[in-house]
Amino acid sequence: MSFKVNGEVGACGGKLLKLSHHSNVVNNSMDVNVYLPQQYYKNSNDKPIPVIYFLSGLTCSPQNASEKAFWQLQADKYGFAVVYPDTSPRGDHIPDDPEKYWDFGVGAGFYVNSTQEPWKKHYQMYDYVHRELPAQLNEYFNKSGNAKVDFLENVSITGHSMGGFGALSGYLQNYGSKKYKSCSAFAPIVNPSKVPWGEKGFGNYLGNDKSAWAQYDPCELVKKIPNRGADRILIHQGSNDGFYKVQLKPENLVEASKGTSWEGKIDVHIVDGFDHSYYFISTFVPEHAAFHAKYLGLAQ
Ligand SMILES: N[C@@H](CCC(=O)N[C@@H](CSC=O)C(=O)NCC(=O)O)C(=O)O
Repeated sequence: MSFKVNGEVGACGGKLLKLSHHSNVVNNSMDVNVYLPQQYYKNSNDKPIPVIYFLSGLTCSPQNASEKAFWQLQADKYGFAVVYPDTSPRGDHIPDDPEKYWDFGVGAGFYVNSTQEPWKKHYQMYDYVHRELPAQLNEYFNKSGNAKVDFLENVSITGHSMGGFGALSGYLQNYGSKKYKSCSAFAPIVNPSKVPWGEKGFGNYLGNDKSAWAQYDPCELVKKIPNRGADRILIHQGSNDGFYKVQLKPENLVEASKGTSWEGKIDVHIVDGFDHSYYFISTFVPEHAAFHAKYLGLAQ
């Protein structure tokens, strides 16, 4: 599998690579950005560099978070790489929201595998971000056989809004196989089955059978998947976020966890005065980086 390098930008002590590649699961070319920290270029690591996957929100391309979340400083501090996947396939041939609204279709793949026409040929974003992309990155970057970046095993996941949903859902669905060491989220959609963005996305991509929705909904997943004992999930939510009360509802996840092995292990911080933007995300990225660094063996 091969990646095309469309750009290589010096950032902090490392480099942001702007890549594209062919995805077999979404049947399309996909853009993805990868930040390789200073440790990669200094060859100073005896172990492969761990990876944090950042899943972006509605309307985003890989550029939004690369430019505005400021993960790079943290990546250099601890020594992890950051992967920024796209939020959907793109192109004139990709079916889009008939209403041409930004909360569904192109830029809004919701990180699920669609089962419905006309979406299912291309909107297979669950398999793309959790399976195919890591495997292709691993093959491409480690082809010499001497693995320098660990895209497959020592990895964590986070995301914003729709991407926060994608991170929580992917983490919990893969919890049994220990795919991700840790999960955090910024203003995530935690209960997509019960909010307008999720109802529209899931209804179109997954159809009307709500049991298909439940397999992705973090509020359903926490009831089914037992916590191993000490794992915690970190969430920040701005109090001035216009989407907080209608679309995001982080309290629903805390409520759903009550009486389960996740009770008391989902830390939702409502932070005063912050909105839904990348000003909010970038403020709390250092806290999320420190959280993941512990799970990835990069900090005490
Ligand atoms: N373009 C829309 C606003 C859409 C929006 O706020 N998108 C958020 C994610 S929302 C949940 O998934 C986002 O991250 N936007 C990109 C950015 O760089 O801020 C509008 O016009 O209102």
